[in-house]
Amino acid sequence: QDDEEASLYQRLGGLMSISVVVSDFLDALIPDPQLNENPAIDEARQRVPAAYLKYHVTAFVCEATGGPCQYHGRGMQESHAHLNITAEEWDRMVEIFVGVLDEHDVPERESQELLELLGTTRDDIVTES
Ligand code: HEM
Repeated sequence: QDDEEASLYQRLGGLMSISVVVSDFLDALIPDPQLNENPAIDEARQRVPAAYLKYHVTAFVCEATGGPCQYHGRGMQESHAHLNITAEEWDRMVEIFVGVLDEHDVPERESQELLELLGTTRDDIVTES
């Protein structure tokens, strides 16, 4: 229907695009030296398989953007509390995310909406000031 807005999920190109962007995002995030200065993050990234994180984050983004997936992982607070993530580490993560969106030529409007969505999880994830 012309008068029905396409969901963010649809405008991003669906699961095929989202899974690739998430995969590239985690490939850049996981080895990042600045984030791994935090010993709790470094411990977790060595213990938790990248494929597992890619699966869960893809399902999370798919559902949150209006796609057909159902996220069955743990809540954001529960899965990040032990990582002691600081505001600076959050900002570094956003910087990496924006870089990946740019690489994939995600349009301005869709990038903004994704960043807003990301922002809604910040209070649950950042625990150190
Ligand atoms: C600086 C920011 C972030 C860092 C360093 C980070 C790192 C991690 C790490 C290391 C884990 C595995 C934890 C463990 O099992 O011990 C994890 C889990 C997870 N993260 Fe993040 N994360 C960040 C932000 C985010 C954001 C913004 C989202 C989603 C919008 C997200 C989604 C997830 C999901 C879905 C899981 C899996 C939950 C589960 O195991 O059930 N993360 N993250």
